[in-house]
Amino acid sequence: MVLTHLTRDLSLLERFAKVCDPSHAETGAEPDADAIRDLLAEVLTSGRPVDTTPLTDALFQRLASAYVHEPVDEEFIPLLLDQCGFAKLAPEPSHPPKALSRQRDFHVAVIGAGLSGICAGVKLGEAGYSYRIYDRNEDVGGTWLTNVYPGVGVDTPSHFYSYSFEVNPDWPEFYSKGEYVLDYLRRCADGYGVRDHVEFQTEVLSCAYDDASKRWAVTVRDRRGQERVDWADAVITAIGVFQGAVRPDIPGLDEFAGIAVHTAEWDPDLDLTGRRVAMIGTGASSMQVGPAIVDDVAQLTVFQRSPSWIMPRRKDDLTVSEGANWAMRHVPFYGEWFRFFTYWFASDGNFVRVVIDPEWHMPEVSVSKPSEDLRQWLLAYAREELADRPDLLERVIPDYPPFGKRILRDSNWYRMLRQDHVELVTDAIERATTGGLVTADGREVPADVLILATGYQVLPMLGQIDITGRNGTALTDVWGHDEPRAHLGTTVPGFPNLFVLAGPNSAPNHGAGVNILAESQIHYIVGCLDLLHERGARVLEPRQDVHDAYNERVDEALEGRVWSHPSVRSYYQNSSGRVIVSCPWRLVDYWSMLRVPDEDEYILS
Ligand SMILES: Cc1cc2nc3c(=O)[nH]c(=O)nc-3n(C[C@H](O)[C@H](O)[C@H](O)COP(=O)(O)OP(=O)(O)OC[C@H]3O[C@@H](n4cnc5c(N)ncnc54)[C@H](O)[C@@H]3O)c2cc1C
Repeated sequence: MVLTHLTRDLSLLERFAKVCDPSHAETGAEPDADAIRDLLAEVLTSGRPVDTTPLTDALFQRLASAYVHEPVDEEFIPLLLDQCGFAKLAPEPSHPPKALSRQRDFHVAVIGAGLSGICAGVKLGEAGYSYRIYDRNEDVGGTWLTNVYPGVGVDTPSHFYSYSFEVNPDWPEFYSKGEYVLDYLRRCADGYGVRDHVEFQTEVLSCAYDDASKRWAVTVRDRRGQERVDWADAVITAIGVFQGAVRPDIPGLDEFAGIAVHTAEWDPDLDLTGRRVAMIGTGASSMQVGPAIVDDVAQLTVFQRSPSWIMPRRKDDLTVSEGANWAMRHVPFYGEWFRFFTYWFASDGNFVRVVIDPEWHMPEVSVSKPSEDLRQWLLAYAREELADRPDLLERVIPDYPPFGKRILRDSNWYRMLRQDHVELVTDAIERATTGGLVTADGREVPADVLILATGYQVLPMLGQIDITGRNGTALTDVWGHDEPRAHLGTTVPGFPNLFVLAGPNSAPNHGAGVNILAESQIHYIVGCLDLLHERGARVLEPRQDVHDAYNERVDEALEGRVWSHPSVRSYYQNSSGRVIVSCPWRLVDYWSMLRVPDEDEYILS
């Protein structure tokens, strides 16, 4: 792709078609690969000028389709150019600063300095807005600062899970560990000057809209424990979806005499060597911790309530080779093209697997033919990995369709379960004792350490922050305990200039990562702020009828998605079972909705 991109010689696509054809993956298109390398080296070192002007949409589409060996439809092109890093190479920034001096007087409060809050800072700064970010932690990074359990890392491929405006050439693994994500976020916060805008160890307690001044009073408690009120013209909440550890409700847990640690509160000094460890939970964190500690511990007993679907490992070694890293750093567009490839196979291609086919003949286990094909593929992998352990196999197969809950990436989970000193227990835990756990059938499992891999609090979506809008209406009165609703997942009627990142029904649970969500929503928010300035207004809020109609569409679409399947209970749902986290549309649809705010949908004043 790079060679064709730089030379614009389309005959190369025909000549080297084999390298992109998956049917040649095994037999190898190595001779072609060598020839391409030689040609590219020639092009890059000959001293002749190469063509680095932006590709036309048509040319990009042609190259992209050749690369992934399937048609890339026209509707995806703007998203791909934006999200795969090509947009930053365009001469015009996406939001060129306009009327800078007026925007500087307009101050935005951002709550949270994780992946989303840093992105908000970068984009607000670029657009010329004044902003301050508050974070109760002592550093940037959010999730990736606080989660330090063994094996912590991404499930979304690293070469996509990053900002499109800062494509990272240095990922050590295709699914990198948390510390590298944190390093990357720190570098971005420093490189884009965001850190200077962050007030650390400062918790936002409340945000109250003042009708008279059309501003927000943001009450914070700073690092010295002092409360004060800061004023802002707009508030962006970037507090993430996960709001802290959920501890299991096990009678007697407090009496356990050993160490009980939640994965979200891990002590890096905890030494598990030779210990008997009981781990509760088999979700995303457990699946990372277990294989990371299994070789150190004397005994590992895993308590499972419900199993997860597991995506096969593509290969044992997922380290990025030195050569590939060199190419990412030095070869123009290599990183961008690789990001495109990574995104393509981890995003909307999955959507067909979450859509319920009402005619499907085996709705208890899958939701459509593509869903069943996926289920069979995942089953085949489990059978292969556990061929000699039918006892385990029958207990690790979920009874809900794939994608009902997050599909987890295999970091050697099945291989871990097969080990002699590992036991999978599916009986319910009845209570804890000073020395371990007792199951419902009265069996006592002794343990020195309990690992609580029991997940995170997702609700209420705006955490503990007390938010009041126009006329003193509390957000909790509108949303109740767990009924969050927003227009396009970000704006709420009655709460002018309040923007919720990762808000209701906006998570892309069929693919890609939170990074695309954050970037898309922030792009939209900056568009809203620009609209205010263009119209000489101070605040905007969505029309109630527009908000309601949007939410009706959300509900209608969700009825046809796997997350609403009767067999699924997940953190995507609220206490009444309504899906409140997942976005019911393809990424390309949601991304497109967020490109330009529609003035008719808002009340400006
Ligand atoms: C172990 C783990 C693995 C994950 N892997 C993936 C993955 O592979 N792909 C993916 O897409 N997502 C993944 N996620 C989800 C992940 O949380 C998001 O991708 C992303 O990091 C969220 O960033 P954020 O900035 O929105 O929220 P967070 O990272 O949660 O940051 C929120 C910040 O807000 C601050 N804050 C909250 N309330 C207040 C307050 N009242 N006052 C001041 N500060 C406040 C917090 O201190 C925190 O720093 C994973 C999550 C976990 C826990």
